[in-house]
Amino acid sequence: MDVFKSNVDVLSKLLPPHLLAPRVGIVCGSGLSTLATCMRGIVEIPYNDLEGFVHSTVPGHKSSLAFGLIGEGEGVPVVAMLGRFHPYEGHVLSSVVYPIRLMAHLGVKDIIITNAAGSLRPSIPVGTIVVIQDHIALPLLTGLNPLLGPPFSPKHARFVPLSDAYSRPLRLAAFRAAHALGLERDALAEGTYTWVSGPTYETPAEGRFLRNAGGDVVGMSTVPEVVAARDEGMNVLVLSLVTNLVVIPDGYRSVREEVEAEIAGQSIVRAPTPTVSHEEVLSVGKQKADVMKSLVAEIIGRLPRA
Ligand SMILES: O=P(O)(O)O[C@@H]1C[C@H](O)[C@@H](CO)O1
Ligand SMILES: Nc1nc2[nH]cnc2c(=O)[nH]1
Repeated sequence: MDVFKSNVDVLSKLLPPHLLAPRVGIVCGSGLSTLATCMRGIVEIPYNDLEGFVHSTVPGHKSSLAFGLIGEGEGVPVVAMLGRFHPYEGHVLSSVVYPIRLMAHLGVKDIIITNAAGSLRPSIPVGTIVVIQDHIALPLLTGLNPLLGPPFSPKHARFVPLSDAYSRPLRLAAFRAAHALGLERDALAEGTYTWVSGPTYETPAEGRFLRNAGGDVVGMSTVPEVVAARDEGMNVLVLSLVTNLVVIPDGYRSVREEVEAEIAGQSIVRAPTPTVSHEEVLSVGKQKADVMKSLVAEIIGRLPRA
């Protein structure tokens, strides 16, 4: 299609032939751009040099595509997005998913999408890598869907099922890879990703709502990419790194009680409600980058070679 032609021309000039047709795609989440260092013979191309690419404005996201090889022998050609686009940055959904469509056009069959996420459950602590098996996407259900409008091309479907969006073979590969690497059982969990638009983090009531709805982790990205990848027929694996616990106290602290205690001459000392910050998110990303990197490399090394 025309929307890819100028980028294919640019890439053909900059990449050696063996990297021009990547088989696997990676999307690096917040603080996880170093994932791509598991590739060898890397060629990095800034988004500025590519048409249709916007700029990532979020700290912890670079703005380039990296091409390289992973695995023994000839290796598997891989393309990684070092930095993604979020709707909350003001980008339209067609821009958010354009790189995924370009990956499909170049030949990517399997895509590993990573993100930083908040945990909705104390049983999924900070540092856990959650293999996503399903999602709940309020924005998709209420009209923020990258497939709104005419199908991307006459070859694309009008209606796209998502009941099997998260590839079972790739999820199995993730757990097999973790075992092969000797990771502890608790290092990985399985769960449902809830997508919110952000950029606000959840209120306690929203956290409870998402947990009660069946969510395990919550984040501000990934789902539009999953939808586009499924529209393109790719096999999708999503790995969420838990960077913080979503603040969900059991109930609201009663300020009436506090005032009544004050009047009765008693004092109640209460700790302030904790808050989440992007710095915290990035710092956990940094601490866990090596484990994520080994896991992604091991999964890709285990994929059947075409
Ligand atoms: O791009 P991801 O989903 O990894 O980044 C998460 C969601 C927000 O962009 C940011 C919030 O700290 O981290
Ligand atoms: N919505 C949301 N996104 C996140 N990304 C990383 N942590 C969080 C979180 O707590 N909430």
